[in-house]
Amino acid sequence: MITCENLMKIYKIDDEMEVMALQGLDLEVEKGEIMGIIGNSGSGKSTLLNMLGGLDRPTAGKLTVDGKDLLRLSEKDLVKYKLETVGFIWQNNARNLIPYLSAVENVELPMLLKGRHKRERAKKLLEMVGLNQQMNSKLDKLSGGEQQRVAIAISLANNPRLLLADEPTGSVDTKTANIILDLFRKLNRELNITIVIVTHDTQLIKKWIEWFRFEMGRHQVNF
Ligand SMILES: Nc1ncnc2c1ncn2[C@@H]1O[C@H](COP(=O)(O)OP(=O)(O)OP(=O)(O)O)[C@@H](O)[C@H]1O
Repeated sequence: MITCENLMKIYKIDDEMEVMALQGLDLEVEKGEIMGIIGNSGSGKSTLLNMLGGLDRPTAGKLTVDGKDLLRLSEKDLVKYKLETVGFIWQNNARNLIPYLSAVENVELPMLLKGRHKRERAKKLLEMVGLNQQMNSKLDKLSGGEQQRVAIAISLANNPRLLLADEPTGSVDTKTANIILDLFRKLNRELNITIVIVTHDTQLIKKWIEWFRFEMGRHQVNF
């Protein structure tokens, strides 16, 4: 699904200053795999996700995702790629949701913008993330973990083949973090979505190790 070879990202701050955020990264992620990337603050995790999601371009190297060469895609094709291939989940998604709309209206919104009325699909996605009871609740009445699950439902709206999660459990308690992780595993299994999660959360890492022990034969979980 993903091949990075000697991937580099240099941010130019001004005429004299630049930051080398990715320094020749090699990475392979198979289709249907869950890849966990762990690293210190400032080690380039978010930069990598931004490259994988087509939000920013690498400076040099090779990056192909789902057969597409992301260094060479035209701007138009990059927009298409972002809409059709990837879904994003951030640490604090609540700020991207609309507090005075219900959960189901929030999930429906991105699909309406594409000119398709998709209330039924929005409901199905909320069922999938376990929010059957909260569909009609206003966003600001939901807990942080439930809001995060609404964001995950939205990220699935366009049937992405790749889900990119940047510290997805960073702003929730351990119990909610476990629910969110179990949800990722369910999405991976049932929809065969490839998932890349970046974190420095040690609880999350412990959970990955549990998965690894139980599912060694089925999934490849990388550390
Ligand atoms: N838009 C930018 N312009 C300039 N420098 C940047 C930019 N984005 C990131 N950087 C720098 O690139 C390096 C990697 O940052 P990045 O955010 O990818 O790290 P990270 O591993 O995700 O960190 P954290 O865990 O703290 O979120 C850092 O030194 C950061 O200051």
